[in-house]
Amino acid sequence: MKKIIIGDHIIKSFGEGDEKRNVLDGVSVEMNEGEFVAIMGPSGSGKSTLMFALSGTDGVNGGKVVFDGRDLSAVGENELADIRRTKMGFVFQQPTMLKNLNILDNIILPSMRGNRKNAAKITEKARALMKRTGIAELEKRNITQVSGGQLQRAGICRALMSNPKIIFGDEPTGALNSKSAQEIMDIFSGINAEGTAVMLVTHDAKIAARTERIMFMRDGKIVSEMRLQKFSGTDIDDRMEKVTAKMREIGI
Ligand SMILES: Nc1ncnc2c1ncn2[C@@H]1O[C@H](COP(=O)(O)OP(=O)(O)OP(=O)(O)O)[C@@H](O)[C@H]1O
Repeated sequence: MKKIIIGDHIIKSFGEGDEKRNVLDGVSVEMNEGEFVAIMGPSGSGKSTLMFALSGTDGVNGGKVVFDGRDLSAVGENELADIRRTKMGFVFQQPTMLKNLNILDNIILPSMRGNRKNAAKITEKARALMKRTGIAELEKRNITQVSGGQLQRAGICRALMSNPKIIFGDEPTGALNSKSAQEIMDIFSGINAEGTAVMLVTHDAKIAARTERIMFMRDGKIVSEMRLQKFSGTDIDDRMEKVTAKMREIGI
């Protein structure tokens, strides 16, 4: 199976002198193309920092990250920006969107930069994604006129516009109620079933239980890992129980 990400003994430190601390302390992680993984761990264990390192959002102080066959520390700034724009999609807890643009325009904005001649195609693609994520009728709404779950769907549409090889989600369901969160996970499951890799940072065992591999972090290290069968859509309670049992076992 081809690897989309290889993180090799990654070190990331913050602070200077006596204050210097390795927030990622020699983390090695691999992810296959099309895989669906979650990263769990206590607050401050380094989950977001790891995701930022693996996505080239932040540089590392030691070790290396190979993304889709390219060593991210060896590519120039422009190429890194290109890789991130064309091969990666990002979804955060709260999508950052412009208040003066409607939902559709927010979704298409990043794709339109330097690409206005393809405006019709870009808009058509955005509409198809909005339909697929259940927000087709909201295109003219302002971002303050939709629910948190609807806004997150728009964020996912925006992340999917470039047909990325991977979606990175940092607590993408963290601001949603349980029902909306599971609906967002239905969307991620659908995206993943079509071959896009998905990596999520989450505190929520019910979210992680829908992935196929969970990495558990503590103090800047991956301390354990568990694999699950592909989610069939029915056995969420059993899966969640397995995840929480594992968390108890490793003391997270
Ligand atoms: N830019 C920064 N400068 C200094 N310290 C930082 C910086 N970013 C993160 N840290 C520290 O690194 C540690 C790991 O942070 P990170 O955000 O990766 O944790 P996390 O596991 O994602 O936590 P949470 O679940 O609370 O989001 C924390 O102690 C945090 O304070």
